[in-house]
Amino acid sequence: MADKTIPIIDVSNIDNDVRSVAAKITEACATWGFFFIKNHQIPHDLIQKMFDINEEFSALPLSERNKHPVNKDQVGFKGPGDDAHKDEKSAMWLGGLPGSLSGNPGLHPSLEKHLPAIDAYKKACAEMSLKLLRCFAIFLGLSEDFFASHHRYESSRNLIIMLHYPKFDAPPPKHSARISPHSDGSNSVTILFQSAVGLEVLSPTGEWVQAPAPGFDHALINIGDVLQFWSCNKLKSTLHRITQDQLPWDKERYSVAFFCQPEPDTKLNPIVGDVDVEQMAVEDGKMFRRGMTLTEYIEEEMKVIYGQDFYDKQVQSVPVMAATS
Ligand SMILES: O=C(O)CCC(=O)C(=O)O
Ligand SMILES: [Fe+2]
Repeated sequence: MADKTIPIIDVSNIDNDVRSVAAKITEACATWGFFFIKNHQIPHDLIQKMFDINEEFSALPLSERNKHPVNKDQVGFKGPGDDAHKDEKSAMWLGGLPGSLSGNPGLHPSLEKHLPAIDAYKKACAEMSLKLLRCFAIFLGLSEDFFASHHRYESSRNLIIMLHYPKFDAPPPKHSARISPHSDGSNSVTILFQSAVGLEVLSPTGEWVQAPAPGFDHALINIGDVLQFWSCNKLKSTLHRITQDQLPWDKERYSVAFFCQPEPDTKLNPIVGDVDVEQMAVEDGKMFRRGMTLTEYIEEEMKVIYGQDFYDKQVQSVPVMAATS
């Protein structure tokens, strides 16, 4: 496998021969932590709809989008420069249990009408993720259901983030990254679609490699910190970034990321051996403790991204409700 090319894996057999797909994915997980899948099962019209919603929402004035900031339910907006790194991107977070977004204070009212499409997209991505999680379990010698049983759809607070990298009329005063180098945190699997290139991935040999943006036929998959921890580093959570060189200030870009999260009360423990927890302090001081729940980890992660006082500042968030339909 070439060191400078993100692997592409055909998953068309995933339903009838999961073991053969697991065998193909194995190397990509242990080396890159990033790979494209083709013949994924996420319908193109749903992906397109998410990009349409992203564009429509991003066209609203910033002052309007700012009225519903991100909250601890992982729902709401963060504009350019609002995170700890001052990244030149905006992000609309659509987290929570299936069916729970309606009426959340973080949800801009213009998005209410799109909730059926957003929920359908979340479900399609979750189903694909669960199939990949089966492959990972097989790779690690666990029972096929090991991860899937901790990611039951109705009980998991999966997260979609609609990202917009706006173009500017003039160089922004603080010439920050579009997205600073990071690994994905509280999730097991990320599924990404992009409107244009810009993303770079740290290769197994330590070079930044541009990820192609091959369209909706290929989904870009990467592993999150949680799964790296769980798998004792056997599945890699890899750094990625978007610099001003890759995406200059006069170019815009959209992407839609789905973050498949374990169920909130899942206890995170190394499962196939052990890890040095101190050494697992991944980027930005994100820290695992043996036995901590996913909810506890997310709380720490949100403080790292949005500041120590993130939780204290929260007025009141709606209770997270299970899907009723
Ligand atoms: O927009 C992209 O291509 C990457 C987004 C990303 O890495 C993230 O949201 O964690
Ligand atoms: Fe990321």
